[in-house]
Amino acid sequence: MSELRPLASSICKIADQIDRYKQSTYPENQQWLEGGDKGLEQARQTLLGDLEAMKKQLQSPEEVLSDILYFPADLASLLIIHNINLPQRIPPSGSISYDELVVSYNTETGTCVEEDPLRRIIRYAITRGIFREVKPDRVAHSELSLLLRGPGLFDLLGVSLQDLLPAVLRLPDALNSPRQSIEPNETAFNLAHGTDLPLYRFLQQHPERAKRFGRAMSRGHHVDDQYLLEAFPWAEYDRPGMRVVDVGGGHGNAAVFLASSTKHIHLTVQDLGHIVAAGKAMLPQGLQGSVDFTPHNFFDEQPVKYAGVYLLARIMLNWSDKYCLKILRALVPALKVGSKVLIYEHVFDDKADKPRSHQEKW
Ligand SMILES: C[S@@+](CC[C@H](N)C(=O)[O-])C[C@H]1O[C@@H](n2cnc3c(N)ncnc32)[C@H](O)[C@@H]1O
Repeated sequence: MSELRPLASSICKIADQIDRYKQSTYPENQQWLEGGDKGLEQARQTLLGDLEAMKKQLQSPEEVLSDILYFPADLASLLIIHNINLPQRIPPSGSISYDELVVSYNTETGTCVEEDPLRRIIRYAITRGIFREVKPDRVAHSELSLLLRGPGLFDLLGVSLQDLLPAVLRLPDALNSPRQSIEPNETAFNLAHGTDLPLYRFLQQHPERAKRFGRAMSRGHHVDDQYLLEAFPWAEYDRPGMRVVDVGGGHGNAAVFLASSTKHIHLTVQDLGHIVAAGKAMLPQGLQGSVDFTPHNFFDEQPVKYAGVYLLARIMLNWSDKYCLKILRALVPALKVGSKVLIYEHVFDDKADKPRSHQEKW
């Protein structure tokens, strides 16, 4: 029996519900829905799940695999887009010809990139929704490419391509190494970047990369922070005098979000010195009274005693068990009865029995 029709009617029902919500709540030209109220978000996730299920029933196994296996083509066009900083070269509104693009790039960099391969690379990106061709020879921004024009997502692209991808390519070597090390300076990242320093110490030696990494992490996490808010009963802790320590809190992204979503909670963000300095400089006005920044190495004893909550958000993922234990042990002298240690991480189910939707994966 076909399972398409029940899926199709579920899709239509939810689509109607979302349309009604959009008409009543959203500005006319706003297409995206992410970040709406809880009911809408649930409907959106169900619809995305149904659409994935529908797609799976319609695609042949070969088609599914092709989608996955052609990733080098995506990667190639993203690499070029990043290398020549294409999003910045296209006006935010209006368009530019391929010819003008190439001339301005070559003049600025002293290179001799040719128009034809560049045009083909951009046209490939257009098939993925990045950029638009407005006339046969003129390119303009799409909704997606416009996002890459600002900081944050362009930084995330840079981190993915220049910091992480080289490490991913050396992962087989790291896995095949006879030493099978669990040390943070004997990883695929170290092989790829020719350094003996662990990732975060390496970044510390490369301040521009460290800043880019910080901006990329802040932008990449904004969706997750909503889950952080829902995953813990913050309301019960939202009382005068409540202190939350955000251990390894980066630029204070999660802390700023929590401080803006609660009334009384005071947050202390701890991280390496250069990171907290950057976070402090970025703290939005009006939150100075609720968020402070202190340098602290999380392998050293926790200096803030008897806080209500010690938050470890996306920290453990960087360390082997040996070091995760060290991080936890360093907290012990600071704990009082009732202190919570909140570990917030992306985790896989024990059972990977079926493909997951985006929300389920993260
Ligand atoms: C993946 S980021 C997570 C940042 C933040 N908690 C969040 O969720 O956005 C890991 C953080 O750990 C910090 N870190 C790495 N080693 C550290 C150490 N020894 N002591 C304190 N922070 C450290 C890094 O600087 C970085 O900000």
